[in-house]
Amino acid sequence: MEKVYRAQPGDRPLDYPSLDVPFYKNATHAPEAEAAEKLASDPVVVVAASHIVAACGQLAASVHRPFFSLVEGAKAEHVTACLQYLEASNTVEILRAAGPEGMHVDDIAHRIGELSEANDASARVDGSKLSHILRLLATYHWLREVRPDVFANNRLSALVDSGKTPEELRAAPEKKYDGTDGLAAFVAMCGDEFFKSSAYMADALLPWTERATSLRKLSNKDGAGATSLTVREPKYETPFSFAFRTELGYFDWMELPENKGRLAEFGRAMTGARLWEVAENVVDSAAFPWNELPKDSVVIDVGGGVGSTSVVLANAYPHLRFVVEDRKQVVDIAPSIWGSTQHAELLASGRVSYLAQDFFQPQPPHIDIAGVGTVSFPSVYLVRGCTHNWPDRDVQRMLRLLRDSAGPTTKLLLVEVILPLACYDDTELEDAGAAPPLPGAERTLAPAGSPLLANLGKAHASEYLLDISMMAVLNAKERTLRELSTLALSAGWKVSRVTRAQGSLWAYTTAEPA
Ligand SMILES: C[S@@+](CC[C@H](N)C(=O)[O-])C[C@H]1O[C@@H](n2cnc3c(N)ncnc32)[C@H](O)[C@@H]1O
Repeated sequence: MEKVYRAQPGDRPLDYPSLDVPFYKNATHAPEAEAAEKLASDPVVVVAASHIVAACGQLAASVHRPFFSLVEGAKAEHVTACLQYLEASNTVEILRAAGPEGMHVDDIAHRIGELSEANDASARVDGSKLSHILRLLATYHWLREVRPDVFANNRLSALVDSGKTPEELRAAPEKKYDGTDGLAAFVAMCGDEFFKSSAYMADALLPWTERATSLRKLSNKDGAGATSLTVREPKYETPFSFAFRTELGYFDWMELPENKGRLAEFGRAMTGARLWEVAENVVDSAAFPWNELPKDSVVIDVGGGVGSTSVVLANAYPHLRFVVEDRKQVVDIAPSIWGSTQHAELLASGRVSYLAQDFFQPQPPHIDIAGVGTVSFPSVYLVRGCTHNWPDRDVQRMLRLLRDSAGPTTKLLLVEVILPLACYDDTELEDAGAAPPLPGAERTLAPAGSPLLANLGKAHASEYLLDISMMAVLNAKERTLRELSTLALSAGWKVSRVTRAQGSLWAYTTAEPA
């Protein structure tokens, strides 16, 4: 990292951004601060950083007194809860306005009450409690305690900043997430649906245990308002349904009128989730040899949302045609998302078009492409971010329907996290249809001869956390390469190649008709 930073031209050597200094996304920064932040995404820096994080995590686990590690793990929920509080109370925006000197907890508490919608006695915040919440966060480097009971933002808390001023938040609290990068909404969503669902994981997955049984009885009484034990026991199939006392799936539940705010927040939070893997990475010809596809080849972007991936690809590869398929309510509004200027030529020429198509229904028998004519099957089915949020049986159905309408040369490109094992992977995938060695499949992410965990442990913890979120809320999962290959094979697709973007667990997995 030092080599990369020192190699930059300029009078003074650049330094890696300091943890103590907030980098607000919508602020104007000194050119050096801008350059230093940008360099943090340099591939060499990213790889070095992941080795450092993996090593620090492993060292902490090695030398910390095991009982303290146990308490930290068993009580980790408090970090989530305090982060949720930090966001919900608008403390980050209040501290941004206070500047680097920070603000005393009593003043922060007063400001929180002032910004509240209620703005009456019910919105009074107890500064003596607030100081403890902020101190836990400061202990985890989420803030700084600059003097006793005086707190200031740092590089991490600045991530949760909505960019709105306290005055804007007071005037229009419902607009907090509008026009933001979605990270504040992401924290709000994680602290609510995901956090609460996770709390019920053991109860939902081990339903015969005494605690789970007694909980179901309690929730039966509460939920149905009945006291008789003859009332039907509710069918809670996921930790989420247990937590929210609903038999609806997550997305159906979100459509309830009382969840209007949550649904809007979800949309914003998904913008934040973009930081896991930007759509632009798909352009790399190492991810998929787009440049080798013949002119006017058709790519179907299955569950393509508003077409964020297709427009990036269409701009990079003008010889290709893209059809974005999604639910009717999404494709109906998709073109308007881009306004009248963004990607206007792509949409007007039909190089990118939209089709309302349920991915659990058969594909249309042929595709009409403006200026090209009727095509019986596409060159590529691109499926990005659409398998990790469905259980195996649904993904199998989705991929089988694509296989049924694929031609002999059609490729399937799955863009999803592929979870490495936490040990050296010495398995082969022949039984999952892939002849060894599968191009691009790695056995470890750790540098040769290093004692680090094969998946770089803490460096990639965020994707393993996402995996359990999928399980808790949607009965779904992030998959290992073996799981994804086996699932694809069960739907008639044979995995032939896999690549990763550097420093990311997102993978580009190509499969061909088996
Ligand atoms: C996580 S998003 C991924 C969007 C896009 N592929 C991307 O990478 O940004 C999942 C997409 O699946 C779509 N979807 C959900 N159920 C669907 C269905 N039954 N048929 C078609 N699309 C569906 C959603 O509307 C959403 O756009």
